[in-house]
Amino acid sequence: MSTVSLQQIMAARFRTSAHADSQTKQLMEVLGLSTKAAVARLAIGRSLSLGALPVEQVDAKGLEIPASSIFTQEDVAIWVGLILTHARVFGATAIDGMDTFRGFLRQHWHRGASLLYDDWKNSNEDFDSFISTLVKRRADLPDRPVGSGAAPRVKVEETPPTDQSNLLVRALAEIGVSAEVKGVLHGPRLSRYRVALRDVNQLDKLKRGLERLALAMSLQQHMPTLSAGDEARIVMIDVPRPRATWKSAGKQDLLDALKSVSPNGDQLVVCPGVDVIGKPLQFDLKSMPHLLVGGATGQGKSVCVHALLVSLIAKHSPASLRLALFDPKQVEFSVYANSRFLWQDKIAIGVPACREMIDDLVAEMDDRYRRLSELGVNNVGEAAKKGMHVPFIVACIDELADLVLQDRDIEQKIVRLAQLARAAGIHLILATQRPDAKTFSGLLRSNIPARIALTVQKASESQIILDDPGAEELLGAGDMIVKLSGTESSRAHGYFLSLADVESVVRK
Ligand SMILES: Nc1ncnc2c1ncn2[C@@H]1O[C@H](COP(=O)(O)OP(=O)(O)OP(=O)(O)O)[C@@H](O)[C@H]1O
Repeated sequence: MSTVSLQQIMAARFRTSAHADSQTKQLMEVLGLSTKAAVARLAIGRSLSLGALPVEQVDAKGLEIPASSIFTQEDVAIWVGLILTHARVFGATAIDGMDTFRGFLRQHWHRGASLLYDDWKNSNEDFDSFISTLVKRRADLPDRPVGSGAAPRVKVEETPPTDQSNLLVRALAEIGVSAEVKGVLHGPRLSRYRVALRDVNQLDKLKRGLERLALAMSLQQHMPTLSAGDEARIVMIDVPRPRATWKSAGKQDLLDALKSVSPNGDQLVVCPGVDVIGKPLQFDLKSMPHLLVGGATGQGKSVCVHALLVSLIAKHSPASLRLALFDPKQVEFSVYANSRFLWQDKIAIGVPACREMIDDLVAEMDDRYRRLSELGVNNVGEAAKKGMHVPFIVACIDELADLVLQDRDIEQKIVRLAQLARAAGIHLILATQRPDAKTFSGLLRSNIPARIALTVQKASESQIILDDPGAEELLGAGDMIVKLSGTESSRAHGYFLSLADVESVVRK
């Protein structure tokens, strides 16, 4: 840190992530604080009391605030000392300049805001109990001696889920539905109650009353969902639980889910997550044949895309699969740099490079079509029987909007790929954080039948992604609705992969 002085830090401005920015604003209101900086100090302090920062990408899309409102001349040296010491004890990289300092501060703010927000939720949004949680918490100070071994993982305390059957029955009675709970199954984020209705004629009342049911159960803005049961008069009610009780499926769960899939097969099996009761969800991208992943910023789209790509890499070799990665925002795919799976051995970074790679992909498709017709076959599967072996190409575009809004010509080429590329063994995964008719036009929509929606802000955005509302009521953090052609849509929770997890599979 020798190259940066306290004066430079005080003259700088800092940003947190978009996600932490919105949590900071909410915490400001809750705590009656007048500046974001006051929450930032609490959040950074909260994070500094814990061990290693998670290896995750934290964007810098929050609003910028000056250092002079976070720190004062009197305490800046203490804060900087704490941040440097934390980085020295737990950081994988050293703080060697202003950029890395900014990165560490951003990550502490991001993690701390999220933990404070969880504290608020776990205090049932009650001001007094929230404050007493903050006051009473014993700092979980790092117990690792300076300079020893690998960074410890942050211990996430999981609260076991509680059975809310009695509350549910009372809440049902309040909306005029008389019922009995026959069983409960706690999934990763929701608890599934098997409920017997005394009178089937009350089903419509229950369907109409879900919002009031949420209110009666104090679920805040999160809605329970209803599905058909396995017997007469039985319905399933999935009730969202507080975040402290969630269990995330991770890399090992993803790899376990893929165990039944044969390697280098004639399939492109991808696993986005687990369903409401924790069962792995998987599908063959080859038969979809293209997929859109949409959701508001910070809701888990990138993590989801990584899970899809990791699924593919785990079951293929570079001889059977190549990834054409398009990164117009220049941030998302660096972990795949130098991977043997890259199509053309590079990632297309920035709009001009993406434009060029789209052209190359269209040329590759046309070339494959020419070779198919020479062999007198219709697709690469049949061609393989006649000795023409080509790898699948999965083209993944990180931010569709950044490409199509820049250049309508690119959109036409993507549409052409979506219409024709399947037979040539080329499949698309398109991601967008701006689900609207301008970026995901009717023509493109009709050719991208598989959809994954992460949390969005408005029902109209859910409608664009899924052709249905619902994604506006998801829980964030990788919560998703998966809609595949010809099947009912299903709720799932994404695998939570760190960049280190992704890297360990990519480097195989
Ligand atoms: N499956 C998951 N389980 C738990 N938390 C998750 C999961 N997926 C994402 N998150 C949380 O949400 C944060 C944002 O995820 P991610 O970076 O994938 O969002 P994004 O939608 O791609 O954001 P952006 O559009 O800004 O790039 C992560 O840092 C993590 O804290």
